Amino acid sequence: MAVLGPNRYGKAETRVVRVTRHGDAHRIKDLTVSTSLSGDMTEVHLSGDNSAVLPTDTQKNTVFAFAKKHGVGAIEDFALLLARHFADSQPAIHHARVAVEEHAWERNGAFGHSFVRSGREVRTCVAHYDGTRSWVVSGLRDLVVLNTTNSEFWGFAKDEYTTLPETRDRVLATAVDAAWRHADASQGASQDWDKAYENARGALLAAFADTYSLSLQQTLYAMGTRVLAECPGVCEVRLSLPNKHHFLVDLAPFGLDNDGEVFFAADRPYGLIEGTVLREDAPAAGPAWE
Ligand SMILES: O=c1[nH]c(=O)c2[nH]c(=O)[nH]c2[nH]1
Repeated sequence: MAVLGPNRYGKAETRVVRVTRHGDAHRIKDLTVSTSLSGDMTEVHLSGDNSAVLPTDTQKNTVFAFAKKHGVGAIEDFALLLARHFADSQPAIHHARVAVEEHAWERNGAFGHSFVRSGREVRTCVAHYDGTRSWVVSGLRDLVVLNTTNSEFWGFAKDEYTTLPETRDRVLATAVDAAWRHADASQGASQDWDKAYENARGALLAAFADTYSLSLQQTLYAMGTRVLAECPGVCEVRLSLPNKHHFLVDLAPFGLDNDGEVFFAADRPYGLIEGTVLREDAPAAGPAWE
């Protein structure tokens, strides 16, 4: 006998660009929004009764309508607004999850209307709302960083398949994928999300740069710890760090030495170092990471 397990449904990756016009000085917010709702959804799965289902098409339309009506400030505020709307306005919806990614643009010269897609990372957030409480995880991905020295890797376990030479000086590079959980979003407190974002981003970058690294694992822990130290509202940090290997090229066949000057930047395979750093007294995560 089968039973219906956990389920949710929504519209994934609605692409919305909101232009705000102040005379000739325009502003743009470029987002990818994914909504996901859950609640009394047994009948739609078991008998095809759609009466509890707010169509995913409506969810997409709501994203566009809210961008117009409310504007788009910090992505966390936009995500919470949508999540609260869905769970508060539909009796059958008991939980809403809204994930937002923000793609950065910069001004193209002095023109108020012209933009160039920025090489910056993608800013992310996921908000949950269950009709009473809210949870917010903020983050970023594709923050690509590289240190040309101050990185070693030696003293590792070895077996009959180990060929990796020990190194006392290597390039360390990664594309940071980080997410941090806010402790107090459950109270629904309004926050300066943009300031919190810049603090966390700055902490990640500073720790990557100024940690003398004996492994990417050690750097990961330093980065997570730094975010907790600099961001009092954050209680947990999750990091996923691909080790973007840079191999010194052997130039001896060409009669050339290579004193840390020419590297082969391999794209795969790559080491993948992942970990969580959290406060000892971090409140329970609830659905925050789902
Ligand atoms: O910082 C590193 N951590 C590892 O676990 C590892 N493994 C490896 O081959 N190179 C590295 N570098």
